[in-house]
Amino acid sequence: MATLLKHSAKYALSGRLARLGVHSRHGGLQCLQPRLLPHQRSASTSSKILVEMDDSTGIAVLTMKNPPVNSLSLDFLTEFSISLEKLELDRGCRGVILTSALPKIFSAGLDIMEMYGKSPEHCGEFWKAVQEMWLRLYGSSMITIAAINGSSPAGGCLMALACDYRIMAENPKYSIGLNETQLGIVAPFWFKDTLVNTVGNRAAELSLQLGLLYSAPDALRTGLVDLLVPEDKVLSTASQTMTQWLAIPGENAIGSNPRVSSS
Ligand SMILES: CCCCC/C=C\C/C=C\CCC/C=C/C(=O)SCCNC(=O)CCNC(=O)[C@H](O)C(C)(C)COP(=O)(O)OP(=O)(O)OC[C@H]1O[C@@H](n2cnc3c(N)ncnc32)[C@H](O)[C@@H]1OP(=O)(O)O
Repeated sequence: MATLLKHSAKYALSGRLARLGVHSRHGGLQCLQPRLLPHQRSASTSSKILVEMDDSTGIAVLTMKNPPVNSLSLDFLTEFSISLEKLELDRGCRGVILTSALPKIFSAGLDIMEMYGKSPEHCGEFWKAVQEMWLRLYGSSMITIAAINGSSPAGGCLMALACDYRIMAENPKYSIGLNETQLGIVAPFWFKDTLVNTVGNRAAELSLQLGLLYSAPDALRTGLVDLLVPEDKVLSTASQTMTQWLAIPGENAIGSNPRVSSS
């Protein structure tokens, strides 16, 4: 269902993404190298996002660098969506690893200052940017892996949930979850749907109603993340996992998902 929704988002909700989806980027078996060789790398950077592309593997690492906590401000979200759109347009790019440059934090979620004392126009623009981020990530035709190297509450958790696979640092101090209820807000339905599609109905009900933030081990038990690894192995494991996913021929890494074929 998650993948079905990904495709719905891609084909129904965004015309530009729908056009992009016509082209398969998952064709053919390839022997991919997990390590980036200097001469095969290209990097582009905006003030809040670093994108490093390895042309030999088709894997890009998108690193969030918006200190102090990678909060999702309007500027950040705009840069994020532009960066992802550029990768989507790059037919050589087949997989994106999303991670953080900041110690201890993946993303603190929506920037609280964007929602306080702002004009209705600004709030509308901000909210649209939040939705655009989710649509681009969840509807991406690339394989997306979240390399969660720190805490990730609320909107930060949504970002990770919108990826195909989640690898988290096994540091018990890090937490992740859609904890909006604890903040006095109700998580929007598409936050809820993204969570349900990942952990199932009952776990999502408990998680949302109680506004649970899970430690890394609890996040693994609940299915909120797929794998825990030592902190210094998060990125290399993401790279190896991506290589495995990209070795699946055709679009089968997406299309053979049992949740799709049973729908
Ligand atoms: C009017 C609405 C607009 C339209 C929208 C319409 C509808 C919206 C309806 C619903 C929206 C629901 C969806 C909401 C999703 C969200 O994501 S809401 C945001 C939730 N996030 C949080 O509450 C995170 C709070 N932060 C923390 O838990 C911690 O800061 C931490 C991320 C775990 C990091 O802890 P630590 O390392 O100890 O760092 P500090 O707490 O000291 O923080 C450092 C500085 O960073 C600032 N900060 C933290 N989080 C945010 C944030 N989310 N936005 C902006 N700024 C943040 C913090 O204030 C510190 O700043 P100073 O150093 O004090 O200046």
